[in-house]
Amino acid sequence: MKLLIKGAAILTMRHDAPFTGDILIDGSRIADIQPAIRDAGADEVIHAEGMAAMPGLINAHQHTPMSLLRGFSDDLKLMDWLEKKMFPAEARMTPEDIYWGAKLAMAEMIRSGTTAFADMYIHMNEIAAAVEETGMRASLTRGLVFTEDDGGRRMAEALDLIKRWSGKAEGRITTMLGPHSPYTVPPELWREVIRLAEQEDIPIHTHLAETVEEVALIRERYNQTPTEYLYHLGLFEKAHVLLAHSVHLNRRDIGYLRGMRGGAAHNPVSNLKLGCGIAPVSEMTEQGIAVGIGTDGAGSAATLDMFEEIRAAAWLQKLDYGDPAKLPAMEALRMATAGSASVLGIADEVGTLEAGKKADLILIDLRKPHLQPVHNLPSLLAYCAVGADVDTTIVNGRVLMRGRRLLTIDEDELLAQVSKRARRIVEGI
Ligand SMILES: N[C@@H](CCSC[C@H]1O[C@@H](n2cnc3c(=O)[nH]cnc32)[C@H](O)[C@@H]1O)C(=O)O
Ligand SMILES: [Zn+2]
Repeated sequence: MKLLIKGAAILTMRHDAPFTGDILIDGSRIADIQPAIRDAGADEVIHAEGMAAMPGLINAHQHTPMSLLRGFSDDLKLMDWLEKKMFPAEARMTPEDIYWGAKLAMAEMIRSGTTAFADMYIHMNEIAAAVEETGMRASLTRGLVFTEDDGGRRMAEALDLIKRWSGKAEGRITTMLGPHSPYTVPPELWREVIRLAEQEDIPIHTHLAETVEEVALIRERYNQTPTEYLYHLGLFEKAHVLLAHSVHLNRRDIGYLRGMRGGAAHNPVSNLKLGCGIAPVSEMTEQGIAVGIGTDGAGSAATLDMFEEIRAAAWLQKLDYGDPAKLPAMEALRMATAGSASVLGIADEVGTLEAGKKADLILIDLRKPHLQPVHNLPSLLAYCAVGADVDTTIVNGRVLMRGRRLLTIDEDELLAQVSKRARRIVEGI
């Protein structure tokens, strides 16, 4: 199957300058990108004049089924929100709830131009099945909270996910191990997970230094910063690591991360909304540490719109430094694409538009008052566009949304399932 996209304003993210041209997709990969591709023998042509083409956005940190908990308990401190609201609600979720919650998140992501995401949650078989059906790309992790002895059940589920789903769904699914955080996993279990990750070469997805309360707690328990603590456990030396949040890192902490495989997933809207702080993303990138962008679950963030997240990331750095030159448009867009791809460990395959890479890309309709005139395409995409401007979403060469119509998800059925289930889950909490 050959698909030809014609006449788009293309931002490859490999080069800074956009150009008008064509993209030829052959099967799951980009076959060619040129100002004009002639006689490609395409089975299908998308006329994209007036649209921008860019790599699909990659949401580097998510808890997809938490979309069922959107708006249920806002304006609380993180620890209260987690322990009093989220954990009890999660304990009530059935595998079917998880499936529909994950699908709700995927519908929203496809609609707002996200093509891949990193997910940490429970009942991962159901999430994997939803990924297989919706056609998205995902890095899946069974979150491991070890606050009680569960006889090894969580760990067994984590390993089962990896064995069963790694490389599946035409290679769209990858997996990681998910020790939840420095404060929910005791040191002996951290050591066990790190040993396993090193032995089997499995990446690790965790939360790091999200709040000042976490920093105080780890100081009290281990007399270290959260980053120092994980560093001394050998984490950054022994595994590829995805570090969600990474807000409270001092200069020494950043030094511990230098040379790490993986990187940080910046979640600016969630950090703003929970009042957590501003992650030192400019300092991390200056030290050569990869930084991607994520939304976190819709329970703590509000939406899964990565365009809002890109904007928030840029604005926070400018505000933090009192300098509008910090995190310019192109760098913010790169963070949400190639940066996230590095953090997920899939940068060889996605994150830029290049011949030979997987065809994960989006078309954004620029023929709108808030996206005209086109003086500077990166500026428009980083500072003016919203998810609803995405016209077409393509993953692995397959069109998942065209003309804002979802092609792999029955939205009527989805919304009916969601409202019924969401009400039951939160009743009385
Ligand atoms: N509680 C589960 C395992 C954890 S899955 C991942 C967890 O991350 C939680 N989570 C979501 N957002 C955040 C955040 O911003 N910081 C810390 N944890 C979060 C989420 O509520 C979920 O419980 C069990 O009993 O096995
Ligand atoms: Zn999270």
